[in-house]
Amino acid sequence: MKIKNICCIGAGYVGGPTMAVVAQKCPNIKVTIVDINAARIAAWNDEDLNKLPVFEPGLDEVVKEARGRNLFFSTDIDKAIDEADMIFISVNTPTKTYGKGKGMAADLKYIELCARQIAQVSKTDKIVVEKSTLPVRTASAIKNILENTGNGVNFQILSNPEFLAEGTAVQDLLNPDRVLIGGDTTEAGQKAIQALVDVYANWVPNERILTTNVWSSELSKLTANAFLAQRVSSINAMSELCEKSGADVNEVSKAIGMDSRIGSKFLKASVGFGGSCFQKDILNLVYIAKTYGLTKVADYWEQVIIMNNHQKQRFSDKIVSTLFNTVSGKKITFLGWAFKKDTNDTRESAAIMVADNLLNEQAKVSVYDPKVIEERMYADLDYLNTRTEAKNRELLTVSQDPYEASKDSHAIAVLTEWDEFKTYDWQKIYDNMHKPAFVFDGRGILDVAHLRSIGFECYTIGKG
Ligand SMILES: NC(=O)C1=CN([C@@H]2O[C@H](COP(=O)(O)OP(=O)(O)OC[C@H]3O[C@@H](n4cnc5c(N)ncnc54)[C@H](O)[C@@H]3O)[C@@H](O)[C@H]2O)C=CC1
Ligand SMILES: O=C(O)[C@H]1O[C@H](OP(=O)(O)OP(=O)(O)OC[C@H]2O[C@@H](n3ccc(=O)[nH]c3=O)[C@H](O)[C@@H]2O)[C@H](O)[C@@H](O)[C@@H]1O
Repeated sequence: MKIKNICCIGAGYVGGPTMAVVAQKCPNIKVTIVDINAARIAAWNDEDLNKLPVFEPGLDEVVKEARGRNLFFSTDIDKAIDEADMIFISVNTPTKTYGKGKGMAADLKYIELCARQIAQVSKTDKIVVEKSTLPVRTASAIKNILENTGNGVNFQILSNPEFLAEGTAVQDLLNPDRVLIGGDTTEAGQKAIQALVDVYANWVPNERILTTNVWSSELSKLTANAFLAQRVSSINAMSELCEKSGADVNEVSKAIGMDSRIGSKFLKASVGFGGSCFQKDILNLVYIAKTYGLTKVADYWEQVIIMNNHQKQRFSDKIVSTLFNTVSGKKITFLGWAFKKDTNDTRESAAIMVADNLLNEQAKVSVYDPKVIEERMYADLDYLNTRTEAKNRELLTVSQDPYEASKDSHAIAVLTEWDEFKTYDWQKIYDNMHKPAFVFDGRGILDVAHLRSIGFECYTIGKG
């Protein structure tokens, strides 16, 4: 079966870039990305490519090439479903905030709505692809809905989790370590798998396209994120020990990373991992383990989150204790709000918790981030419900310029590893600050020797 028409439900950080690359690499397939969020779709259709709702290096070029040719963004979900022979579900699957599994389980209401809409609209056979990250065995729930509410149409369900990382999404999509496709072991299931393999084979070498059963595919996605996050928590745990013992976490990372069994990636100590997925997916894994009665397995993975929260907390504690145990009324400048560099995404960013802690101590926080807009920062803080919205706006200010943001402040805290922070005129920043002037480098990116020579007092995560 040759796929001619793809619909993707969900025009977010995954659906947008992923399908833009599919469209770029498969000019003979019509790709339509749909979303209920009309503003988001309008932004994807904006003539001005700087206004795309997702900032990713290189994405504007991909969209420019394919949009209007075989890539379309629309709010007409029914039409796109009706016309498609393959439908990707790429909607959000956040942690549940209510009811059973609150704070742990994945909220599957958006997934279910998609399944019901597909069932209702479809008049011809479809392959439905889970692109969202889902708990293991979700495919059976989707199948159940499709088969019991549909009009006698045949559906095949595949799992095709996405492994892109934000900030490098386009590169990751163009050159993936692997593409994972899980499907039924039946003949029809195998045909569906092959149809999706053929789509990717337009640009991904065959040996990197891995096919498995559905459950292995679903669980592999959660496992991959759990392992990656575990590495960050492991090195962050060591960073605290380094600070106490006089070791340097960068030297430790290098020393262990040269062991080919360990490998060098994902060993950068930080103020704590953020992003929409690591925490949510591990909590989901913990919840799944608990529902199977596997409490030791659940406890093991939960430690990764506990360590991460500790790392964020101890960073803000360090700021307070260093500033003579009080930050009340003091201006503290944040460089960075995004959860990592090269993205405008702030979901679960360490900056949010660190800011919240400092505001609780009555600090005045001033933030500069090259890509995150002011409204987003306030929305992140308001969501915590720690204080009134008016108070958040009074205590936290946002600046478009790093020098203005740091003027008259007592301390600078680096929360995101944006490259431009390394290129600043740090003498100028120092001259305009209160003394002693402190720098807290939560990302280990600044040249501490240079900063000290200017007169800064410096703290870097993981350095004794
Ligand atoms: N953000 C990332 O880097 C990665 C995310 N994932 C997974 O991909 C999934 C999507 O994540 P993001 O793209 O980051 O989320 P997102 O929140 O950026 O985008 C999801 C979109 O789905 C839309 N949507 C929700 N329900 C809908 C419905 N019934 N009909 C039409 N549109 C609907 C929302 O309006 C939103 O625009 C999640 O399961 C996530 O775990 C997987 C790999 C990487
Ligand atoms: O499922 C997902 O959403 C995605 O989650 C992560 O991607 P992402 O969260 O976009 O970004 P990462 O590069 O993994 O960084 C996550 C967080 O860990 C932090 N990190 C990462 C690596 C490291 O060595 N140290 C460290 O603190 C980053 O600063 C960031 O806050 C995974 O890397 C992707 O494979 C996966 O598809």
